[in-house]
Order: sequence, then C-alpha cells, then structure tokens
Amino acid sequence: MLSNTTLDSVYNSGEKKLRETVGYFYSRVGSAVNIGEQMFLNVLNVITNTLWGGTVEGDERAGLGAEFREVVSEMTELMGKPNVSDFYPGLARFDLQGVEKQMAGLAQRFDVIFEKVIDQRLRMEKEGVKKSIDVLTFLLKLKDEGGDSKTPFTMTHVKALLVDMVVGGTDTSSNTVEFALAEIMHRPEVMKKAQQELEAVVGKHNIVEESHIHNLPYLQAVMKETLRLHPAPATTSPSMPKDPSIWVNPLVFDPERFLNSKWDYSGNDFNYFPFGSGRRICAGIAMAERMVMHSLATLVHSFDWTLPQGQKLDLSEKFGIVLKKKIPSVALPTPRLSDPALYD
Ligand code: HEM
Repeated sequence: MLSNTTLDSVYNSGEKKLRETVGYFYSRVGSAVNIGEQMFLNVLNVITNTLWGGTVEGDERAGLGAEFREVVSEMTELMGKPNVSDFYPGLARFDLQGVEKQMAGLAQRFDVIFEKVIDQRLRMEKEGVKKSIDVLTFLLKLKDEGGDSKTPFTMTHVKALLVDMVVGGTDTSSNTVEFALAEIMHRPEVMKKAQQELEAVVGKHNIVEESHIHNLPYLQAVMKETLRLHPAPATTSPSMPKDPSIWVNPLVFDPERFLNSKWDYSGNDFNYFPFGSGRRICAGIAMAERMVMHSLATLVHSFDWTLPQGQKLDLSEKFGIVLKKKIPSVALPTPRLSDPALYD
C-alpha cells in the first residue's frame, strides 16, 4: 500500500511545513534549536497528511495534529518503559506500574481521533464531495471489499493499520534525521561533502525539492550509514552494526562505505537490514526514505550546524522501543544560502 507507485498519488511531502521549520530555524539564528523536536513535528505532519490529508483540512487538521502529537509521544514513551509484568508474567494481572491502564487510555484517545476522521470521510462520500486521494481512501475501499473468507477486513483493521503507520513511522524517521545531523556535526568533512553535492544538484540560489533526493548519492549513503550505527527499532539485531568481521572500522561514521555498495534496504542481506526482513519488513520504507532524505537535505543545504559553545556532542542512545538520542540534539544554525527570501 505504501509502495512508491501508490505514494506517488497519496504522498503529501508537507513542503509548506518544512519551509516553516526552515523559517523558524532562520529566526533563531544565534540561539540553539532542538532539532529532534522540530523533525518530529515535521514527520508527523507528512504522515498524517498522507494518511488522511484529503479528508481533514485547515484549522481542524491543525487541531487534530496537536492532539495526535501528544498521544503518539506518550505512546512511544510508554512502549519503551521497562515493565515489571514483562519480567514476572505472574504479576502481569496486577499491572503494578499501571502501564496497561495508561496504554488503554491512549488507545481510546486514538480511537476517538480515528472515529472523527472516518466519520467525516463517510459524510463527504455521502454528500458526493470530491477530495484528493489519501491512504484512508485505499483502506476504506479494502474494508468495503471485506477481505476474504480467511482474513476479513473490518473497520477495526482500518484503525489498527492507521495506528501502526503513525506509531511505526514518526519516531523512527525523525530520530534518523536527528542522529544523521548529530553524526554530521561530529565530522565536518562529511558535512562539507554533503553540502558540495547539494550545491551541485540543487544550487545555492534554490531550495531542495523532493525530486532532488534521487540525485544525491552521498546523502543517501549518509542515511544508510546512520541507520547502520543507529538502527531505529531496538528489535533489529544489535550485533549487526558493529561487527568488525563485516565492517571495516565499525564504530566510525563513514558514509563512503555505502557508495557503490551492495547494501540496500531490501532485507535480503542479514548483515544490513535496518528496515527488517521477510514478512515483517517495514511497510513504510519508500516513505521513510522520502521523508528522511528531504528533511536532511533541506537542513544541510540551508544551514551550517555547530554545537553551542562549551557543549560536547553526545551520540549515545537511550534504549526504548525506538533508539533515541539520550541527550536531544541542540545546535546552532547558521544560514548559508545567498538570498534571505529562500528562508521565507
Ligand atoms: C527510518 C525510518 C524507519 C525505520 C528505520 C523503520 C524500521 C522498521 C523495522 C525494522 C520494522 C520491522 C519490525 C519487526 O521486525 O517487527 C518496521 C515495521 C513497520 N514499519 Fe517501519 N521503519 C521506519 C519508518 C516507517 C514509516 C515511515 C512507516 C509508515 C508510515 C512505517 C511503518 C511500519 C509498519 C506498518 C511496520 C509493521 C510491518 C508489519 O509488521 O507488517 N515505518 N519498521
């Protein structure tokens, strides 16, 4: 459903929001900005636009987005929390830390949001209002077809898939951008090479567009190397990224190792499978690639990034269901494009 072909008709790159973020960073020149927080908002915007952007618009979309953000953040935080019940299943029925109760509350809030969106879509259909196609269009069509005798497809499945995509797609993608930028700040020569490539492909008098990302092999290699060293879900084999029998200098962030290499995201090679493998492979690879590359290219093209004075870079990870940076990246943006209008 989220293949490149389908994405071409439903993907909403959230260009406007990304430009707003660039404008926000520009307005904060000289002060530190929280990159992870801004990227989370961006990615969530792209995902919700793509899922149901054709259904909810304007102020209503902004309101729903804010509610969504809160629930997704709380849910991912809770999913990463150590739970006594997992270590002592006998105690699970007591739900000693109240994790199960909190999760049920969050799931209920998700349900209310989805009910609202779906109701609105059904109303629009009844009234014959034509809207652009989004993922929800496809899901409702599948539901109307009802699945098959072995696997029925109901409204519960529609909601479950929406939750899966939002929860599986936001933190993973925004953390990848955050880690990539942190690694790049750590290695100025990588930042320079990435910027040179962007200057050649995009130019300094222009802004990055989604169509540029296929012509940025070095930045693609940066994304791959980031996912090697910081594989998003903690379910991915922890030995994969750092095994010296597979990787030369495994602890060094070196995008060059992925230039003209055989490694891709297909999951066919058990030494590199950042999106999983086989039947459980990530459903959103194409979308993740578009979002991460577009955001990262925009950030590196528009600004030089440095650490606030006296601060040391911290690349350590916080263990949760998704690997996060232990200390969020806070950095100083310095504009590098010639025309201030490019930051509007
Ligand atoms: C850099 C970003 C991302 C990374 C590294 C990533 C990684 C993964 C991995 C490793 C899995 C398999 C987990 C397992 O083995 O159980 C997975 C599953 C999944 N991902 Fe992603 N993901 C990313 C972004 C996205 C996006 C953008 C979406 C959709 C909008 C998405 C949707 C899903 C879904 C629905 C599954 C469950 C697939 C299934 O069990 O059938 N992911 N992801």
